[in-house]
Amino acid sequence: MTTNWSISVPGSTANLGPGFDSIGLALGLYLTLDVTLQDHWEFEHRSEHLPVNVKVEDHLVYKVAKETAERYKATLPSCKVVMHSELPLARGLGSSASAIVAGIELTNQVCDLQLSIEERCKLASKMEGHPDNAAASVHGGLTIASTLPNGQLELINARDVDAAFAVFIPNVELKTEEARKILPSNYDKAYAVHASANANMLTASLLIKDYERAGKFMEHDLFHEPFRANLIPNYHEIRQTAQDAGAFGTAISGAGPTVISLISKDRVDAFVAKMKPLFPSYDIKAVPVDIKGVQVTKE
Ligand SMILES: Nc1ncnc2c1ncn2[C@@H]1O[C@H](COP(=O)(O)OP(=O)(O)OP(=O)(O)O)[C@@H](O)[C@H]1O
Ligand SMILES: N[C@@H](CCO)C(=O)O
Repeated sequence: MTTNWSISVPGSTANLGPGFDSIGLALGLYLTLDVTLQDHWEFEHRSEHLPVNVKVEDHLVYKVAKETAERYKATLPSCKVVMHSELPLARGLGSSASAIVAGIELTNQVCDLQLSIEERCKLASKMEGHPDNAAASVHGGLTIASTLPNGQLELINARDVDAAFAVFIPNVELKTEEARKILPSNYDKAYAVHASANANMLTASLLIKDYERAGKFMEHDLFHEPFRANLIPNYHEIRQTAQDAGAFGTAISGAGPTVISLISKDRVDAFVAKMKPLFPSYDIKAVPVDIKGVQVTKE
């Protein structure tokens, strides 16, 4: 019988500008969990990018695992969970969504629930509150999702993204909760129609791989970026400098404060080399698109 599982979950970027709470893209930066059955719960964090001094009962992975077991009327056995993360916390790279996806997968494996990918995605999106980061972490690639009035999550998953991305990660945190509080609760009709049209053009451009046009619409969000710009250090400077250096477009990654540029694959390394000395306090790197989503290996 299997008693060891290794769970790997990609981080993600959400929105890509106007795809607010709907578009996600899985990135090749990972949260990994090595799970072993034992007689009590224990979390061991082997990375600086994980919360410190968290009691088991307050640990997001444990809370999600327990809630998942309760939902499917399963008994969750005690586990030792060794965690590594390449996803800095509260930076807009989907750390909490990856932890939610990992917690669901942990229970799926140790309780042998055999949940379908659709069920895991729906549950993760519900727990996260929106289906952008969570859907990308489950499926990999580009995800475009929305919920029908009956609660059904509908999703389109495109894995053949033929462009590159570079992230500018600042050395400051921004809690998603804070970055959501600042948004208006209502939008004027004409404004909302324009915002929605921009999102449609972003989505269509991504799906037909017209990345130059996708980049233009990444920079024309009306749903959240105008209200969050002041929370993002060097927002305008990075966008302009990135554009001058050949990026198709630059947007806030999720709720920020990281920003992400879309650029052609053949230019991304030179782009990163050019940006590093201009924004020395940032961790700037090319990040591959993950196309596998959550993965499990058993021993
Ligand atoms: N890898 C993780 N393991 C355990 N808990 C996590 C992990 N990532 C995030 N959390 C918890 O989730 C909560 C929200 O985290 P955080 O602020 O990083 O997420 P977020 O605001 O959704 O941002 P982002 O999506 O940018 O990572 C915090 O309580 C944090 O401790
Ligand atoms: N779509 C979300 C992503 C962060 O969870 C937002 O922009 O607030």
